[in-house]
Amino acid sequence: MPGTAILSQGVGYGVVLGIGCFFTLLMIGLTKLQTRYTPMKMTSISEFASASHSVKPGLIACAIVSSWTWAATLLQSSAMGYKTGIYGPYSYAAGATVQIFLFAVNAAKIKMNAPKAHTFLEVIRVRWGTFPHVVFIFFAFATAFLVSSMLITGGAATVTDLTGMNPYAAAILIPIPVALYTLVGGLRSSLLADYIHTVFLFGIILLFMFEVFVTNDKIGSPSKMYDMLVQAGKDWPVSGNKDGSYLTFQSKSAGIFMVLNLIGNLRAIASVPSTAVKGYMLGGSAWLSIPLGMAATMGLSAVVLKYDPSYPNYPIGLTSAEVAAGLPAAAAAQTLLKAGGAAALLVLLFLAVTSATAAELCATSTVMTYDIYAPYIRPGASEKELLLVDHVGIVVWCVVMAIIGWLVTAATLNDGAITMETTFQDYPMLCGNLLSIGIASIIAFTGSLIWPENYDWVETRALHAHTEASEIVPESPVEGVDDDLKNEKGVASPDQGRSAAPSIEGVELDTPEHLRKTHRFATVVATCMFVILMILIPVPLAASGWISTKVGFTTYVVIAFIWVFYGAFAVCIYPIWEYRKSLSTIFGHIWADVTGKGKK
Ligand SMILES: NC(N)=O
Repeated sequence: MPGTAILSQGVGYGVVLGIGCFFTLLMIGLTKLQTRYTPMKMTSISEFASASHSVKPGLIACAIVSSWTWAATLLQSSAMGYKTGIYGPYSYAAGATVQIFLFAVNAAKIKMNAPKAHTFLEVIRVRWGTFPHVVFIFFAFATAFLVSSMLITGGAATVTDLTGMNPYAAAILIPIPVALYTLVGGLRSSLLADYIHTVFLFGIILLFMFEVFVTNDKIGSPSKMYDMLVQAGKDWPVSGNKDGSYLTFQSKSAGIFMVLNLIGNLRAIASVPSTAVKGYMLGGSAWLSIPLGMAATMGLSAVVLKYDPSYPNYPIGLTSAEVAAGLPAAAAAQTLLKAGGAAALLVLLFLAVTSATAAELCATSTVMTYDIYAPYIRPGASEKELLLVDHVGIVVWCVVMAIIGWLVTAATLNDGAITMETTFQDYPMLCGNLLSIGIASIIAFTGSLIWPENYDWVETRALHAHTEASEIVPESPVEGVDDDLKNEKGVASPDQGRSAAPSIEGVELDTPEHLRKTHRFATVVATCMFVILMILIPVPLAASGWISTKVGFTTYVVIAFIWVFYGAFAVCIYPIWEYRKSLSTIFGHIWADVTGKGKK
């Protein structure tokens, strides 16, 4: 799109291939370090696919934040801010956060009734048999297909928009380096890649926030942003907003979006099982800050910078198709910081796409291994064989992603009858989402009433119970390093990629009474979050037709800053604290090796 491609194609290829290659090399290095300095060996399927059940809540939260941050989280949230004003960032953030908490409830329930399941689908197979299992495998792959196509085409569109890189090349190349590093790294290294992604993510978002609200001479303060938003509401009033203002929560479009974001995301995250309640709570509260901080900064900046002659296509600005493609953030980044801003946004987006793509690769390969190969092709397959299938699964889904990316790019560029503009309108999206969740609920409730059962979950609780003993492989353990890993507060890792089935480990914590308490706690927190985020905050603000004052807007910006700092603390600083003993031991051994005092 003319006007936003201010970086060269070389930068596009450099980012697409360079970041992937950097992470592949990093994975190789980390895997070598892990093999030399920790008791965990990558030759174990359990270590490759589930990091030997020893990941702590902060790092799990980081993995959740990383895999739940897509291109859309940064671009569509900003587009909502651009289209609807201050309610847009909130509606995106709240709508997509609540279900992370709801999922913690699911997670606790799974821990009670199928604690060793690798995937949701396994529970369905044991509980309801082969036919429902096959049906849900179809649903799982259909969901993975949709998410993969969204990730690849969203990533490719952004790279193309900012650099002019060929969209087909971008769509085909994006998944390849990600598959490489996922193959090399296994889950523990992928978790570390998530950590690095997340540190950059928060760093770049904070850079944009400080630039817009503190230092940049085009805006530089909440007060100036407020004045410019007041003027923008007069020059370009928002249809469906109270008095056309950008400073109100009475916004039809943002309200509808919040509901459909809640429902739509509920289906997406439900494809990924987990039992790490604490990790989900921490991750959910931290994730909220990403779309809120990003969209309150870049979405609103994209509105007020329309007055600046260096804005793309000035004075016309962005077309509605460009807004639907998520370009307001790109327009704001380059108007604020020229090529540097565009480059920072490109890296930010690419990191988001990479980590979510890696999660998708892990998830689909685990389903192929545990829901197709192990039960139907080779029951009783050895651990080595399952590890190989898991690797092959990653390669297979990488190829599928590249093909989907290519086909969907072709369809989008050739004006298919079903267009982004028509399917992304408020009412078609709301209708689709309500129908899908409504019909599923009706079937589940009616079915349970017609055919009630007092199922005792004995079979699902027995799932994989025999594999318990082989999960940690302490070959030549290095003294001290496994202290943290065996700590009772450790959280079993995501079995199914970085967003799958983590669970609180430790004998004392796994008593039925504790599990019941955890489930109750998760239910209370999720209900409170739903009521606060979806009702108590937005409904009075919307119903009263409140239009923000300067003080109100400054408070909104300060809350966004505080939340982003909290998020950065929870998923960037806290994991370092959690692993301080292991890190200091590992660095001690490295230092001993470097200085020639280590074991040979
Ligand atoms: N992960 C989302 N919904 O941005």
